[in-house]
Amino acid sequence: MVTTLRLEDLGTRYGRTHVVSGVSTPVLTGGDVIAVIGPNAAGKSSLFKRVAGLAKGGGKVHVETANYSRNTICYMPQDTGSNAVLSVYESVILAAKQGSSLRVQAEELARIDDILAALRISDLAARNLGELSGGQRQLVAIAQTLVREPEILLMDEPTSALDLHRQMEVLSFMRDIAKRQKMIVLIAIHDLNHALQYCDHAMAIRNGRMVAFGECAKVIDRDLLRDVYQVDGHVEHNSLGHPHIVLRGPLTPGTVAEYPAERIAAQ
Ligand SMILES: Nc1ncnc2c1ncn2[C@@H]1O[C@H](COP(=O)(O)OP(=O)(O)OP(=O)(O)O)[C@@H](O)[C@H]1O
Repeated sequence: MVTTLRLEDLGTRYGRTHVVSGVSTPVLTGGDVIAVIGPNAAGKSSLFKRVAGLAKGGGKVHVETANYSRNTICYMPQDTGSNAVLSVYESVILAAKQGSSLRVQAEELARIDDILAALRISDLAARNLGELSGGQRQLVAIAQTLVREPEILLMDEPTSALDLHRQMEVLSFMRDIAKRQKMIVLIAIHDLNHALQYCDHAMAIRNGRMVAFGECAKVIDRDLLRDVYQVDGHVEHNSLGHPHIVLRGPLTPGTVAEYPAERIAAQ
């Protein structure tokens, strides 16, 4: 059975301030990679926390899966705190064993080795977490999330600390693994060109509301750049035939029209 996810009228708040409201999606299916885009403070992380059950709020998260467990939905936070006392390998084993017996099977070690190798961080296995660079820590956090074998993975800016080569490598790896393991992967991401290149769908959030959902190339356009990101730009096809954003500059805040209501209604 292929896992599905559907959000219905989802919301969350901090105190009395609603930071996410009325987010509803079509049915998302295993294998789908969805870019969750929008400006700073739009509500992307808060939405992820609500979906993962880490924040309370209205609405429903509908999940269909053959085997619901505590690892069905995994959230990889933006700031991955690290326990400096552990080695990389120990921290990944602990992540894999979350909520289950601490006895480690040979096949689990093999799986951990495979994931470290795929992320090209096997050489870090014996190093202490406290002595890693920011990018290395981010790669370890990705490994810690993947060893739990989630069916629905919510990744909060997973490539923000990585160099260009690593960003592309990780996004391409996530895309492959989503397709192979029929995992639903939602990635909060600020690089819209990477969203266009690696994601199937895009969900645009502004002021806590979903203002667009659809194929990346349909959602990420001049209107979205202007009304959601407040920048002047458009999408061209580059020499490789891929859609690519060309930016002229930021627009003056307050001069921008609302994102067209008919587009929101059409989602
Ligand atoms: N723990 C908290 N207590 C109170 N307000 C919070 C808390 N966490 C987030 N917020 C507020 O909720 C709103 C949405 O924040 P959120 O982190 O979800 O945005 P985001 O889209 O992920 O932003 P960014 O792209 O900057 O990471 C912001 O106004 C933020 O200040």
